[in-house]
Amino acid sequence: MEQYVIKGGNPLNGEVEIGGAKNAALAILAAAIMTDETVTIENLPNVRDINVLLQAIAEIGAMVDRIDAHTVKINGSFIKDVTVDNEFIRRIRASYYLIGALLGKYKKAEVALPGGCDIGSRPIDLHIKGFRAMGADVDIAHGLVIAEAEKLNGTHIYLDKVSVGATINIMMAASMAEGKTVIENAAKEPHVVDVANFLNSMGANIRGAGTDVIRIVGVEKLHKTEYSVIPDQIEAGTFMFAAAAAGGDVLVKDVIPKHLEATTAKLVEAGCKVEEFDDAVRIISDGKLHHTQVTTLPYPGFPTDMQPQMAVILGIAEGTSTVTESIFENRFKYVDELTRMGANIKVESNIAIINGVARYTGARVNAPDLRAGAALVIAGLVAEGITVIDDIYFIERGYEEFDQKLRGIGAQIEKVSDEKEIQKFILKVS
Ligand SMILES: CC(=O)N[C@H]1[C@@H](OP(=O)(O)OP(=O)(O)OC[C@H]2O[C@@H](n3ccc(=O)[nH]c3=O)[C@H](O)[C@@H]2O)O[C@H](CO)[C@@H](O)[C@@H]1O
Ligand SMILES: C=C(OP(=O)(O)O)C(=O)O
Repeated sequence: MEQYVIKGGNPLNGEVEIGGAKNAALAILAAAIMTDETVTIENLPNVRDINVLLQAIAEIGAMVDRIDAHTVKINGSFIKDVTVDNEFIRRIRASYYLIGALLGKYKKAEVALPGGCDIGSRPIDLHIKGFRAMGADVDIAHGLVIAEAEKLNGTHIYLDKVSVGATINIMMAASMAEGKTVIENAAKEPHVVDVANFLNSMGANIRGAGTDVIRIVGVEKLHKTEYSVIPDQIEAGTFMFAAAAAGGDVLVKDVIPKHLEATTAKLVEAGCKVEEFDDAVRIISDGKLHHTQVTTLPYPGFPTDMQPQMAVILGIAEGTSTVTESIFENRFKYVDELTRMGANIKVESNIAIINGVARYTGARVNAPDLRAGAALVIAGLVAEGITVIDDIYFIERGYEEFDQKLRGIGAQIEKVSDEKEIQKFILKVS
């Protein structure tokens, strides 16, 4: 098992390049199997979830040709099996996109119930409601979602809750249904738009992605395309928050600043300076942060995937802040770990009440999930002394070369795999 070991206290300065969005790329990879022609996808993040999904796609027979770390060619014409199940696929969330993709193309899918971060109960009832409304029989048995239809019909679907996964999944299946599907109360996240753009580049007919109402006219066939995934707004936001907490001056490159507006707004409220360029944002912080209030909401609101990182910076801001989590009921699991580092946070229902402390102190902590793990890294970067973070495989689900990118802007962080290496790092930095 690997750990990150961090010596806190260095300001962050310099430039960091952001990769492709994990949550867009996962859906795009699944959608790529919907044509029998070869699809080329660029700007893939080289992270664990992507590799798990690519392996599952290869296992059902598709050609998966990894051109380099960030480019893949996929050809779905060789698929001979619509059953997707292995021990790794069960642990990721985005496996559910293979239901929409296979059902749309082959009218049949048997896919392991999805996993993902343990941040709440995470049902997929809205996905199932959508597939059923299109005429599919959907059953859950032996840990698999089994969906089948003689044909899929366009339909009108109202999502009771704004769901990124259900919006994208229904959009995929509807792309190859007969007739027109309307999704109301659709999610508007940038990755919903990116997946719609990708499907349209394969010949789908999707209008309205990025608004509350998406209209899809099904087509018989999709064709080859070459597509580049949008930048990862959550990776970008994480580096912005790291710079805010540690202090310094960091240019976060290869981003779409519009996607970062909610994050930027909160950083400015907390006392940082943020400059926007065409495809970069510069964050300047003296490390002296103010209290504020944050509520997570669907896009364009403040992203739930940035909530733990936000709480970490408010933990060392002057005064009392509140963070309200309105999407997932169990996304404060990092609070106990942060408390070990000196934070003063009380969680009441879905609200964290944060009394800012003067400093964090290094400790040995566990990454409870992906974003919480990244948030604990930020805490380690500003803490006095040494922080060791266990279970970093969660972090590696979604951040490519996190330690290397942080070192590039001045952090003292290393990935280690045993106690000896931890001691070696401590000797080196003391
Ligand atoms: C792989 C991926 O892209 N994961 C992202 C995706 O997760 P995911 O697709 O799981 O999140 P959703 O947007 O679907 O979930 C939003 C809310 O709707 C609820 N819900 C969802 C579906 C459903 O059928 N029934 C239901 O009740 C969920 O429990 C949650 O309370 O969007 C989340 C919200 O931006 C992000 O935190 C995750 O990083
Ligand atoms: C929660 C996340 O991922 P997943 O939905 O795959 O668990 C995330 O990306 O922050």
